[in-house]
Amino acid sequence: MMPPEQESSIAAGNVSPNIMLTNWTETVSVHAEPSVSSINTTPCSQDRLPDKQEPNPPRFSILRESLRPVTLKFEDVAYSINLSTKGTCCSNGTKSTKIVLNGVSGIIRPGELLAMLGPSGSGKTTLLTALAGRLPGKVSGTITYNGLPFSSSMKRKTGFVTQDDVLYPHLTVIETLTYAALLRLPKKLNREEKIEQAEMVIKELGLTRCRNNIVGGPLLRGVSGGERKRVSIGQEMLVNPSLLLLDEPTSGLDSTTAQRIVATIKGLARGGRTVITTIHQPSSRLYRMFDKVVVLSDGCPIYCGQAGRVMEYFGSIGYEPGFSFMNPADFLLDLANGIVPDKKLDDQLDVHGTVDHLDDQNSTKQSLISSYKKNLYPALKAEIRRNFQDQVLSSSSGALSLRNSEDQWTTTWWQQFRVVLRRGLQERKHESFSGLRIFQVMSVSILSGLLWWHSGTSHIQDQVGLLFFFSIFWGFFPLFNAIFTFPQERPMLIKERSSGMYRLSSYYFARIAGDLPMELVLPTIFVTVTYWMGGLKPSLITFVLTLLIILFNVLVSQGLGLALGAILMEVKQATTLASVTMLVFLLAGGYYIQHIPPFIAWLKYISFSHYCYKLLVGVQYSANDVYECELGMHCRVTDFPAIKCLGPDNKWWDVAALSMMLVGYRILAYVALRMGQPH
Ligand SMILES: Nc1ncnc2c1ncn2[C@@H]1O[C@H](COP(=O)(O)OP(=O)(O)OP(=O)(O)O)[C@@H](O)[C@H]1O
Repeated sequence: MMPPEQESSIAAGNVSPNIMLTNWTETVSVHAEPSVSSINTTPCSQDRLPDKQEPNPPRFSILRESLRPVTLKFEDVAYSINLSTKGTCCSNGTKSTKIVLNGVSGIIRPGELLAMLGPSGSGKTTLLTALAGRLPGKVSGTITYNGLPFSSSMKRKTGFVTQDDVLYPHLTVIETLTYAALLRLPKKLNREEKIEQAEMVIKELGLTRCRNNIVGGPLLRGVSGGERKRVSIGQEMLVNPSLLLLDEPTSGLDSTTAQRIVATIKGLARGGRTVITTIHQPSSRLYRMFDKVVVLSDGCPIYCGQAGRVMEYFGSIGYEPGFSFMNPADFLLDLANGIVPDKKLDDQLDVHGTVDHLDDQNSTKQSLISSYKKNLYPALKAEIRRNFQDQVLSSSSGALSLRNSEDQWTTTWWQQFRVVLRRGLQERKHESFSGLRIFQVMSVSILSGLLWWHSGTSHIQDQVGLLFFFSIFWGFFPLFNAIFTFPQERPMLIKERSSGMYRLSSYYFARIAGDLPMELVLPTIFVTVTYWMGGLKPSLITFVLTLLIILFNVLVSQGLGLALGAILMEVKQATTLASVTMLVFLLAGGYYIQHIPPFIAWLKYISFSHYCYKLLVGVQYSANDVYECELGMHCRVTDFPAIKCLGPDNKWWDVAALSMMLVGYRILAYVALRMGQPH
């Protein structure tokens, strides 16, 4: 537990600048005060004795120079979205525009913690995303960072903690932070220094005791919600961001944990960072930690300024809190909802529990918005403009410019590839080589081995059926595995790309390479078992060629799965399309139906299963093989109907067609990812 004096110190907003940050920054010291035993000893669980016993944690100076103070200004920010409603039986679909943000302005300097308050749906997340330079579409108004627009250099100085923790569930806390450090820290640090940095963050965020616990997720029990949130914050802290934006970092947490999180981010601000957070319903203790607040009501600002002056301001325009010890945050939320605090909410609900005074509420909101425009906006605008001029001067002298000559990427392509591959293998080994998967493949291979037990040309119908089954099964299985790849990774991909973590191509190749072990090992087991049980011609060369063809087919179908997933980015749609595709391949493949009408006979040429089947038949039978077509009569295998309908036997054309698909589907997947993801 935190000592009472520390609790009160935090509650009073007297958080030491040294909290968590002694090792993080040397360049800026804002509101410096002597250090107290602080939240960097916050336990992972409640009792974190071992960390307290550690003498002085080593000073970590690697990123000392990377913190550059950022003054963020936004003026008249507006954003709207086009909504289209679906038509119903009685009305046609309509298109309308929803204004999400309207005329929001503010200024925040290094060392300050700004909180965005407002009811649900008031536009807090949208504003935060706009300030992080991540909002798609056109944002009107001006947003500047030290007087300059958002740039890729600024992107790397910005930490963004999303409301939902986007983390790999099977990785442990230390693995998560180490991989992030390896990916995000600059080239000039060696591997050991990067790992050391991850260890520092673990200590400073009080995660030591759960460092080896898996992070977990909705379906997998891992660390607690507060710990998971700290891991998310830690990922951003690794790069020592100058601008840190957090979306609801306390949602779903108990008040003590919430307080620790806010104290953490307050400490980060005091170390010279510019910190902005959205927050839903802060307690008065939390509220006192904020330096500035922006209050939004239906996307419009009703207050922007010092947190400690809200009561004074609203009092001056005729809105007093109902009672003297009211939590300022509750007061602000009531106002943002149009509820005048001296009226009890109960009075504003009718007997049915619905709001009776919607008009009153709307007029209160309008009055607050007008008061803001009249009383606060002119001074704010003047301050923004004044600072803008100062900043243009100082940035032209080079003092605050963020446009520096840093390389665009922190690590080389190859390093990124290796880290992402290792992380992917570690994360997916639980899924790829799970007992269930092994059981699935072993049972199907043993079953097919038994069904085709020592079948030879005397049972040509069965044997050709086995080859066709191979081509379909090893198309179907990898196709459906691959479909999930990008839709499932989408949140991670968006987050990591928009934080400049890696190049898309290194991620893409690492992701594909990460799937290969499972994609290639399982069919190898399958073909080996079937061969061993006598389902294939007893010739080693036939076995090897059969295996190679199956692996080729696996890679092609995996490519199609990746492309479908990347294009649609939605598992349900992609699996539906894949099912239809595989059904077409199954029917048009030439085994079940040999007299396909000419106008759809071309379908087989787009089917990888068709080429695979043809190649398998080609290596299984030679032109001289015969089978018993009628009692006592032998015919050439090439005249067997299911083989004859396959068409001219030119294996190199089949190999060329499969090769084109192998490359083409992967290019398609890459292009779809490139076009669909933020840069
Ligand atoms: N892409 C979108 N499509 C449809 N509506 C959107 C979109 N983006 C934002 N909105 C709408 O804009 C409004 C503001 O959303 P936003 O997420 O910024 O609110 P918020 O204040 O952060 O809410 P909460 O506190 O519940 O997270 C909401 O009404 C939301 O439904």
